[in-house]
Amino acid sequence: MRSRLPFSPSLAALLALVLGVLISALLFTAVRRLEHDKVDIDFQQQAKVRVAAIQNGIDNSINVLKDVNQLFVAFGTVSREQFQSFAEPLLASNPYIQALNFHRYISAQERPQYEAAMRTRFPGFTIGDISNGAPVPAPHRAQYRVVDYIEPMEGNKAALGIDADSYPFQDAAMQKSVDTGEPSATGLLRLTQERGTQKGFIVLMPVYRPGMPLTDVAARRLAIIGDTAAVFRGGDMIAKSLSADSFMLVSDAKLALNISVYASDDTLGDALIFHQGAPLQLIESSVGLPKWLFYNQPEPYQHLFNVAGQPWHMVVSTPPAWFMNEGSTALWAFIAGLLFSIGGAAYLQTVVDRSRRIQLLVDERTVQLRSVNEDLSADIAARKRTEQELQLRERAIEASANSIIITSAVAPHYLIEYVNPAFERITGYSAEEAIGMDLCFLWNDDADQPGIEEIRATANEEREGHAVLRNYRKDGTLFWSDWYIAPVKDDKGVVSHFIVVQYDITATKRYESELEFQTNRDALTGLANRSLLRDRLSQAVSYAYRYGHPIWVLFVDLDRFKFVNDTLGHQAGDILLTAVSSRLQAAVRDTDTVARMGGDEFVLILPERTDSGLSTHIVQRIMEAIAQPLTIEGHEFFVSCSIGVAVYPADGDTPEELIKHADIAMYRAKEIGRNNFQFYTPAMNERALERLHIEGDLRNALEREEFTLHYQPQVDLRTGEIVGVEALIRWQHPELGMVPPVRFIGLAEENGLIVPIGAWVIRAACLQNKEWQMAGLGHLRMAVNLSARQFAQEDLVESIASSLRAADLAPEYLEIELTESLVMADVDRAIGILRELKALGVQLSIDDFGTGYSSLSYLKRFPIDVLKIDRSFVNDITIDPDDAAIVASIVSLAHSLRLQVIAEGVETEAQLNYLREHDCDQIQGYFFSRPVTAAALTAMLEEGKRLPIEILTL
Ligand SMILES: Nc1nc2c(ncn2[C@@H]2O[C@@H]3COP(=O)(O)O[C@H]4[C@@H](O)[C@H](n5cnc6c(=O)[nH]c(N)nc65)O[C@@H]4COP(=O)(O)O[C@H]3[C@H]2O)c(=O)[nH]1
Repeated sequence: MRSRLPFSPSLAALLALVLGVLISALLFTAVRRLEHDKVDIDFQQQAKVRVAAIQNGIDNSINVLKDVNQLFVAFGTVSREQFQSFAEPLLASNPYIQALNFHRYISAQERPQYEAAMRTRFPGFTIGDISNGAPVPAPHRAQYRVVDYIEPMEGNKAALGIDADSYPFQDAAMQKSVDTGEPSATGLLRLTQERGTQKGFIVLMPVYRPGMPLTDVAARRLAIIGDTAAVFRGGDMIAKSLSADSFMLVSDAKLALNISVYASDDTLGDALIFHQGAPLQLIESSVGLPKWLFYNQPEPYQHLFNVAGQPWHMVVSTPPAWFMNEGSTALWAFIAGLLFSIGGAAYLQTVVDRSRRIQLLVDERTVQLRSVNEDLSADIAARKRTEQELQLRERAIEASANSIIITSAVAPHYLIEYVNPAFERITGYSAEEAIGMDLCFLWNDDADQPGIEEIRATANEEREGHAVLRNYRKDGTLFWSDWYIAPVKDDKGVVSHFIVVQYDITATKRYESELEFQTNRDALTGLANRSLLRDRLSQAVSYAYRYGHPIWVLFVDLDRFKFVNDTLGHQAGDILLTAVSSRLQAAVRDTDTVARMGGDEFVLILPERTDSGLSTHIVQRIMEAIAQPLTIEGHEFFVSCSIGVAVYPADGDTPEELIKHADIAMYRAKEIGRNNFQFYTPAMNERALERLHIEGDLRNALEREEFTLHYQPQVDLRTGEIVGVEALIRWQHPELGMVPPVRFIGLAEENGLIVPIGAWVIRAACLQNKEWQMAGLGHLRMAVNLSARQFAQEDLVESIASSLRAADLAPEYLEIELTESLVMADVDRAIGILRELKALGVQLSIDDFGTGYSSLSYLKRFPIDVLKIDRSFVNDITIDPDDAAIVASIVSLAHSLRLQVIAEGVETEAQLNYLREHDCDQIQGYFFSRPVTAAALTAMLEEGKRLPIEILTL
């Protein structure tokens, strides 16, 4: 809605109004000035007319006087009648003259005669004076200037016979006139004939005796006989002068003039001779405005003029008149200007209002336009955005790595209308080939997929759906894809199309199966891992429980696997494990489970068979399969295994329990000698528990000083004497009694306690050896076992050196025994440590030598002194020709390397003999002595125990 403007005067209108008022005022002023100037000019003109009239009257009068005087000059003697007849017409034409006189000088002598003569005409005549304005007989004086003739007589008769000199001013005027010969006026005086209040004056002109010279003042004074005079009643004379001019009368009608005439050069009241009109009234200007603005009053006209030698002053003024009296032109001009200004301002206001309204309208329209423009811009931007979004979506669809299909929503075929480049890339079908096809073409003949039903249902029900499908490329190869199908609605909400996004999940499927494999399978052998084993065993237990069948769980651990692994490296170990796995699988049925627990441990689940029951033959067969010779990197190995068997339900009814019990049984099998099997018995469990118990106590054993050392002598086969001892640790357990090292060394290795325990052994062995030396029992070589953990110890050399220092034992009496597998694990590092030890001065020996044949080649690199042939070889040298050959070749090789050879575990004389025959240097074993306490060995040394000489000489 258009807003209505509130009235607010515009600046332009206000300015116009103010300007208009100012111009009107100026106009008024100008007109007033003109009016006033006109009045002034009129006034001046009229004033001048009056001055001229008065001047004219006076001039005329003086001329009349001069004419009368000329009469006397011309005739010399003028009779009264002549005078009368001459004056009469003159007076008629100059009414402003009161009288024309002839004054005659009469001496005192002539007076009586004169008076007498005059009385003839004028009875009672006497020369008189004016006293207090009234005639009185003149006193005697030498000369009289008597008013002799006077015309007209009427009205003036009172002055006849008066001595003119008795009038004031007469003397001076007369004297001046006599001296100059010119008319001379008196000052104002009261005329004798005056009956009113008017003042009069007299103009005198001398009459000289005819014929007398008048060349200078003296001559003139001598020639004087009288004078002619014109008598004026001042007011009448001026009034008549003024009224004689007709023009003046016309002008009078316009202006009221105040006329004052002064017989003086100033304007004193005494000199006022004539006044007409109101007294002079000058108005003051008000509020700083000039008075002429509102009043017509020209400045009074002043005129100074000369009347027969007397200065006269005339002032003409006019009373102030309100300007409207003269006319309203200025006012009308002002009003017209004002009206014009108001009109102009109003017009301007209207124009301004209009332009404001227009501006307002323009602003409103601009705002509307802007808003429309913004809407339009927003609309365009939105369209552009939509367009860009559409383009983006199109490009996104085109660029999508996933296959996208758009099909028609028309059943039953839902023909393809669009496929993106990814579809072409993935399927091998071009867009031209795919468009117009039924979606089914991607499934080939593989229509028996649950996902296809879901896709069909999705399309029929026009809803979103998802399915995993097997698809086939143009070349027939399979690929898996995840289908997401969604209906696309048109503007009316009707489903017009379907969009199908296919995620190629072939790789994911592959990963899944790989993951599944990794999760459940052993990476090396492909056998079931622990987790799958547990599942399978659970299933087997459930099944067995349901049908009342037993299950055998076999825990298989390879003997000497560590040796292979450590000597030949992990790769060889892996080959061995893979081979064993295959053999295990081959040894059982497909339905049986073979799992790898890690390392060289395997678990087999053997459910009862339907055709035949479970028997130890199966276990035997497994062991035989494993025991088959195996060639790795050109070396033939004989691998054996130890097997523990747990039976469901007798030995447990959970997978964990069964595996644990099989494991315990396997330990037992190992304990009683490798390469056999044991069935689990509850007693085994107790032993296992005992191991746990031992492990707990082992932590405190060192502190509690429960360890002790036993010493087994080493005997020289040439001399039969004890040349060294091997320190073997024993644990005096407070409850279990003497615990052999096989029961705790392994545990100490596992938990790291072997390091402080080993250090204690070295220290104690050194001290003991020193003690024997000090006791004079010979300088024996003290052999000490070093575990793998100790060997890995950073400060091993320093630790041994400190033990030697502590015992003050020469280093050559200490022998460090290292196992073959220990030094072979990292040959280079081992060589470094061995060299350091060698530098220390201790003896070095390789224990258990022979369990890894291939290590022979390294021997020459090791700075060792002694080789100890493993008991297992010695054990069978008399019955196994292979072992005998091995031992013989070890001795030979060692000697070729300048090493001494000690055979361990010599129990029989036959063994001894064989060794002696094959140049073995020393033996150690039960044949000569079991490991014994320090005291026992001391006694042995003291008594000089040795091999019987006959044995040595046989
Ligand atoms: N059947 C039979 N056995 C014989 C015969 N002669 C000696 N033996 C036994 O063979 C073992 C020799 O020690 P080993 O091979 O180093 O084998 C040792 C060694 O590896 C380890 N061991 C013992 N004491 C220590 C020790 O202080 N430190 C470390 N690291 N290991 C030790 O424990 C293993 C077993 O020690 P022991 O039970 O004392 O068993 C000893 C000894 O009693 C024999 O004629 N017949």
